[in-house]
Amino acid sequence: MGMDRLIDKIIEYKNPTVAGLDPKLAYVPEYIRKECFAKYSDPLEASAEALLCFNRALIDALYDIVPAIKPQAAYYEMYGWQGVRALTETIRYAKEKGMIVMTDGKRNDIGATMEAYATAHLGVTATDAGEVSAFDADMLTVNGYLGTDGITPLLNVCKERDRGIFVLVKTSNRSSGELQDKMIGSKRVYEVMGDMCEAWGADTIGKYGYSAVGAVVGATYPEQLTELREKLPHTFFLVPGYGAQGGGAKDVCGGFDKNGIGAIINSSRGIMCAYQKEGCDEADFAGAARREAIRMRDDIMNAIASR
Ligand SMILES: O=C(O)c1cc(=O)[nH]c(=O)n1[C@@H]1O[C@H](COP(=O)(O)O)[C@@H](O)[C@H]1O
Repeated sequence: MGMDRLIDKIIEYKNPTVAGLDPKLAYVPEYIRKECFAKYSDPLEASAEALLCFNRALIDALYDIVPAIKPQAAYYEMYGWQGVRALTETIRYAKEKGMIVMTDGKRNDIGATMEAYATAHLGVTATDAGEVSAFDADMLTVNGYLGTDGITPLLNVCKERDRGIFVLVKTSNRSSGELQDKMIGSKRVYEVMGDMCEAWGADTIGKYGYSAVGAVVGATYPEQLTELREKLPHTFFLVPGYGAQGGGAKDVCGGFDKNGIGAIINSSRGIMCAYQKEGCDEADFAGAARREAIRMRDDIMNAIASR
């Protein structure tokens, strides 16, 4: 219930981080791309195969130290149905390795359509030959802007299948304040959305005190992260913006509660492209990702310990 499965894994690995798998062809080492383009004549199929090889190697290098992956759907949709197949295979592979999968889809729609999104990503789809899971992720990022109608269908699936969601509350991007920092009465829009997360999650609270309804709060806004941690005691945070967007370990500390839980920090390009930054042989891309994941884990754990 709630975020328990994710938090169990974070505690087991002593690692509150998630590896974002947002693969672009340009991030995939050339030798993999060459092999895939020699094998498949359809450029989308060749690209999708390259992404999948890249992802599988990254998962192999990370699954015993990093609790979760966060594939961003856009990077797969960009390669058409073949890309979506690569997403499906990536999810399956990570789950086989025991990782928690947080699909980043930022989905939102009205009731019936949101039910379809919930079914697709977290639930089981009814077919004439019985129910089957389509993507089968553990968690999904969503936009709560359409209100309760858009969230209720997700809550039903979360309760039935022990899944979770992360609602956008204070996003990491530069212009997030244009709307999210506006006042509604005496509160900021992001505070109102945070309060809604607390209310939506109220009857899904798990053993660590966190509900199945988490919130996305960017590492690039450390003050708001600290403020929201205090105001939203039952809402677990997904914190993107570490690394490539400039967020550091000190910035994310405020997202953790007094027990050192309450948040998971994402890095996508920082981990996927570690080999480019390190300047090592591209054949060692997975090794470089692992070294960066360990560095990031230690960086954050040390910062939490010395608060
Ligand atoms: O929901 C998200 O994950 C998200 C929310 C947000 O406020 N900012 C943000 O960067 N993200 C996602 O987090 C990832 C960040 O990637 P890097 O900047 O490469 O680490 C991307 O997949 C973004 O889409």
